[in-house]
Amino acid sequence: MTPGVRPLVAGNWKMNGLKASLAEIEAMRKAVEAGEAGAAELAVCPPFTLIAAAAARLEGGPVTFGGQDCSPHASGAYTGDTSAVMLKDLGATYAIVGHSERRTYHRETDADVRAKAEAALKAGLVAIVCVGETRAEREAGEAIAIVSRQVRGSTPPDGAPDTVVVAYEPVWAIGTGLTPTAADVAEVHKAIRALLGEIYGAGGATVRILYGGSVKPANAKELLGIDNVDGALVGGASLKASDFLAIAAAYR
Ligand SMILES: O=C(CO)COP(=O)(O)O
Repeated sequence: MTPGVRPLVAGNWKMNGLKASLAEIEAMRKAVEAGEAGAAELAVCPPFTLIAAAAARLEGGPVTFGGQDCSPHASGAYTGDTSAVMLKDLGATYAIVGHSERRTYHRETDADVRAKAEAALKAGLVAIVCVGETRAEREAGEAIAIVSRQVRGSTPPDGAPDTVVVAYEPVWAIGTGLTPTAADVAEVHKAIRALLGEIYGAGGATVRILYGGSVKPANAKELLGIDNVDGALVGGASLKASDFLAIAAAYR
């Protein structure tokens, strides 16, 4: 936790969720409105097909939402892409950019991710910039170097503390049930904090740095209590309101 920073627990549904899943989003809103969710901000990032319907269910309430990616362009002939402007038009707060699944399966580079983050900011969204090392990189002792390169290369230099979130997601911890030790998380988050100070000056002290990778109700309290961990980016456990809320309860 970082003093003075409101934590963010964000759910990344990835390519999961059909219309019936909107009931989970309604349940999240109800629980937060009933004061059952604790102090953190809750955000949900459903697949693009559900965002408009999710927006209608979340309108005027305390649960925020976003997209899992955005185009670096505002509009135009980019078949299949979705722009940050379009997300903003639906009332979104966030765009996740540079998730490792996009870096891997869509070969997104740091420069691509930065262009998307800049488009998000320009549209008035907050960019959640994802970084994280692979297992081989960690075993080679390169985790800090890789994450530092990604933070330097992917964050928008014109960002401000409230328009950028960094999510540290070790690739080997995503969907595997494995998590780094608390000491390893603390080391990486401390390094990211120092870099954010270099990039954003004093404002870097209050940029939210999330941890992601196999966050579950059972490990949330330990992971979210680590210095410089200001919330979580949750995959699988964000699909069910009960699990997601149990994770957010770490901040009660
Ligand atoms: O990639 C993630 C969130 O963006 C983490 O996914 P899991 O929580 O399913 O490990």
